[in-house]
Amino acid sequence: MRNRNPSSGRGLVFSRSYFRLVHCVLRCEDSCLHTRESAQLRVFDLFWFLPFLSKPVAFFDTHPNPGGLSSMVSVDTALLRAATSLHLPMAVRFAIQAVGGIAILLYVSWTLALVMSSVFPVLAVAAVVYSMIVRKLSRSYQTSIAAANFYAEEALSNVRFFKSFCVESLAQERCDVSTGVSYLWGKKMAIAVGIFQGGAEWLSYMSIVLVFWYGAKLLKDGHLSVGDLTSFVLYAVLIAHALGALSHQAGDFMRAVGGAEDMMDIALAKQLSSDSEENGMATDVCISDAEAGNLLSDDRPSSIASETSIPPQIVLEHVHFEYPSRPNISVLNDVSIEVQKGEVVALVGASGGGKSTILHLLLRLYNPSAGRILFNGSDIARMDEKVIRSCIGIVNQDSTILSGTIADNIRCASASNASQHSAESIIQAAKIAQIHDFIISLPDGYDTVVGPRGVQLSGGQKQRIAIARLILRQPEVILLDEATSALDAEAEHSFQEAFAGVIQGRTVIMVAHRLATVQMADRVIVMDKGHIAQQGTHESLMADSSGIYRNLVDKQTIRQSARHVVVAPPVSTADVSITQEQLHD
Ligand SMILES: Nc1ncnc2c1ncn2[C@@H]1O[C@H](COP(=O)(O)OP(=O)(O)OP(=O)(O)O)[C@@H](O)[C@H]1O
Repeated sequence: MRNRNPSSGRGLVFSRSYFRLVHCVLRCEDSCLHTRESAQLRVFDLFWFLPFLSKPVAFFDTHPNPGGLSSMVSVDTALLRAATSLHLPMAVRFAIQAVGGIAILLYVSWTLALVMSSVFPVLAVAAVVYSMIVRKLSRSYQTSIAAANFYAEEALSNVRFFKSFCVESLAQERCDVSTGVSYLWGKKMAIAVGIFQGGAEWLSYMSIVLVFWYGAKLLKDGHLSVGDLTSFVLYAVLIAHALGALSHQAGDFMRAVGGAEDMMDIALAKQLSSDSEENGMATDVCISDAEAGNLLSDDRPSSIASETSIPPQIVLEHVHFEYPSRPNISVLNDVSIEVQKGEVVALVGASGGGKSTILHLLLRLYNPSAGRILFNGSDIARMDEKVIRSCIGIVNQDSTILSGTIADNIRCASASNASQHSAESIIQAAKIAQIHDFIISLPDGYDTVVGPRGVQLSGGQKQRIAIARLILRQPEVILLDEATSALDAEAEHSFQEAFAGVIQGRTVIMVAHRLATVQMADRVIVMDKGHIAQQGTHESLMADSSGIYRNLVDKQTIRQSARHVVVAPPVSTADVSITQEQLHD
């Protein structure tokens, strides 16, 4: 046992070095914090968000809480950022403080230091148990927060619906339930955190009590001087403080890691789940350069001319399909379709018959469970999905509109060269889509902000903007999913005349319920419960008096005529629409 002379000044020298070390760590941390955080922000945004975007559509279909994903990205990213930029450096700082302090204590009096350290194993075991518990609790807590955020977001973004039906209480109830669940998890976590951190601090300060007790004994026996005991107690207080703070930071770090575990699982998961690899397919482009050139023309004219590169022939060969979220329900059953280069094909039939699903498969949002889809003879399952998608333009049923201006929305579908589109080409596309007059009637014209999901536009205006977007993109393949369903009959008729020039020489597949749209097609395919019931030209299908198509048109014509007798003057057959209920009849 070492008996230190207080006048030797060794304790003082150690104190200075020790405090200098701590000071350096603190300064380094402060000066680096800003730069480090901004760098981490960028890394996090890229690292965490991109893996989500690269997930196949099936991932979102089958995720247990798809609505909570956006909340997960924002909340969990913030948690991880705090864990690595705040809690981890602080924990390292306090650990250095504690280790440095203990080293000095060992030098001053190793027996007293050992007595003081006797509480450390208990603290370590408690920390391990706590970290296991808090990780689980934090994961559940974050999941419940994501659900609560989702319901709040849903209520706020559908405020018109809840108000129209006077069911604000329903929105309130859903939010209350989800926030109630997160409150319960939060409470459990607060209790765990409180017990551990309170206990850890108590143990740390108990070690000082032990120092006083054993130090007094050593002093009395003459093994320790008053000076050494005094400096020992000072260090012991510092170490106790460092250990208490370390337990706080370690706890917060584990909580953050636990809370972000769901997101880390997704982000770090091997990209096996990407479209191609999921199906054991090559990600490289397996079509020849010539074929790729046909599919992806880089040298597209800058104006909206009708000239295009050669459109592909599209073949579906005995295609079977079930959605990943409902693997036991067959949606497409042995579907074989051949669409020639430049042909316009309409898909009609009852709701839920699988028409939109065919478009999803052509875009490779999903892969067929059996059968093949060929573009110019090449199996698209062996092609890079980006190559396929880049030659396709689609207008969906919901006419997706992003926040931003009208011009942004028209040019956004050509991400790689969006900035290259001249104002003239955007205006020309808008004119063909017959939305130009409306746009220039607005005070800000093409710079008009449309609000989230285009809430400041009518359904028809959204559809026309989506069509202008497609026109600007100039794809070789055009997919239309009830693209003009929100237009009135007269507007649709005049639009079709203008649009006829755009689809000229492109391969077009359109899902249509309106007869006016169907009549634009060279060929009509009638879908019924996931298989092809009939196909042919409008005239040939009408000639089959017992066929589904003739039946649909007859029923529609009779019903429409009956309606006209009562409410309106007759209109041409071209303006008659096949409604969902009629198709079901
Ligand atoms: N993501 C999905 N997950 C599971 N099932 C789906 C999904 N999307 C569609 N379905 C189901 O697949 C079937 C075919 O849907 P699809 O949208 O292709 O029909 P549709 O013929 O286009 O109908 P509509 O004319 O009403 O648009 C439907 O029974 C539908 O419920």
